[in-house]
Amino acid sequence: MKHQYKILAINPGSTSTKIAVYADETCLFEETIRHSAEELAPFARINDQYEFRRQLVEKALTAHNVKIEELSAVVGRGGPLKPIPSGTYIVNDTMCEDLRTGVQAEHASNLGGLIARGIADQAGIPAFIVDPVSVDEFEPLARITGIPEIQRRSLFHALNLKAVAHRVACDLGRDYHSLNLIMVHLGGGISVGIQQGGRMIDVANPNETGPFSPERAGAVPTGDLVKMCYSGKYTLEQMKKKLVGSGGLVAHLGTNDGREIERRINAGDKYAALVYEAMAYQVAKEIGAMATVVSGKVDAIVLTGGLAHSKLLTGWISDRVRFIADVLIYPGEDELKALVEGALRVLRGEEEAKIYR
Ligand SMILES: Nc1ncnc2c1ncn2[C@@H]1O[C@H](COP(=O)(O)OP(=O)(O)O)[C@@H](O)[C@H]1O
Ligand SMILES: CCCC(=O)OP(=O)(O)O
Repeated sequence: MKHQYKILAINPGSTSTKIAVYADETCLFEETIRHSAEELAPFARINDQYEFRRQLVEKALTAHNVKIEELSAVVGRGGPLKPIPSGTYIVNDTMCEDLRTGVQAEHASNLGGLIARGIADQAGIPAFIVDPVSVDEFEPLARITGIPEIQRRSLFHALNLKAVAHRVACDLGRDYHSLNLIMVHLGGGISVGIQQGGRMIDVANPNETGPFSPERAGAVPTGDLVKMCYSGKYTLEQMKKKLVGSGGLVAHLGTNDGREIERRINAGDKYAALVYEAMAYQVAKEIGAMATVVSGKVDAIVLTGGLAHSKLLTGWISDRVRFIADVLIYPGEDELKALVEGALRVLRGEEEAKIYR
């Protein structure tokens, strides 16, 4: 009989900590532990929430009758670490230090690796992270901009896009490393990237460029942006919020919810229809740009993330890009499952765990 692995996966977000325990690919339970603003208020820094969240995770394990000693490994979502290649990484001391200090940014996901290590150490089992947002597999060509002091950066929805790319390879019966895939995560932020031979060699960072999205501005005309910055009307924090958090659909329509926007469109709201289609138009244009990176040799265009549930949006995008390659739709995202799959690849010896330096 095949060996069975029991894995705890932890995905901390700004207002919740999602956890799941899997026996191989089977989910034994999944739970979202919510944290109210009052609960989090006493913590000055995200890192200060470590003990509070770890205890809640352990309490949830006890409530589901799972003992830490039964686990084979613990896997957490990795935060914005240093730029690193895709893969499953052992949470070592160097990584813990960078997660604690927030080497690229402070983000709740930095707690994922720390809590995983804290729990794993109690049972002497490995702690992993899988494909953090700072996965960087860019070719040198992709980094250059017209301002030498500014480089294009690889930040994207790596966990979901890499997991979905593995599923696509499996569904197509192809070797993962043999495919050229345009990968698109349609969520609160939108990542559009080109994966060649298993490496995401170029990607539009959802926080800085590419299409606008439910909560983010995407690429905007730089001259007007600079004028706005120096207009004296906005603080640095306000400008940052316009780009990430309050940009895109939120700025135009006051909501980040695709379903709400489709209700308005169905009720005859013409402006909502124009803005929603403009988002699809910009996604399609970015897909076209990514096709040029591999001289048009694209095996498939893959749409995933919450907004890939929308037939309206995926229809608009597909109409414009299916001349490039078949469009495959994998709606939603399942980051807990993606974490478990990454840990399983290492535990089963299909992939070697990487060391963060
Ligand atoms: N059936 C649906 N139709 C249209 N939009 C949807 C649907 N389901 C989810 N969404 C939208 O997907 C977005 C969230 O996607 P998700 O991948 O969960 O985001 P994130 O990357 O931020 O975790 C939201 O705009 C949500 O309204
Ligand atoms: C920074 C790239 C990944 C990203 O935007 O993640 P979230 O949508 O979860 O903030």
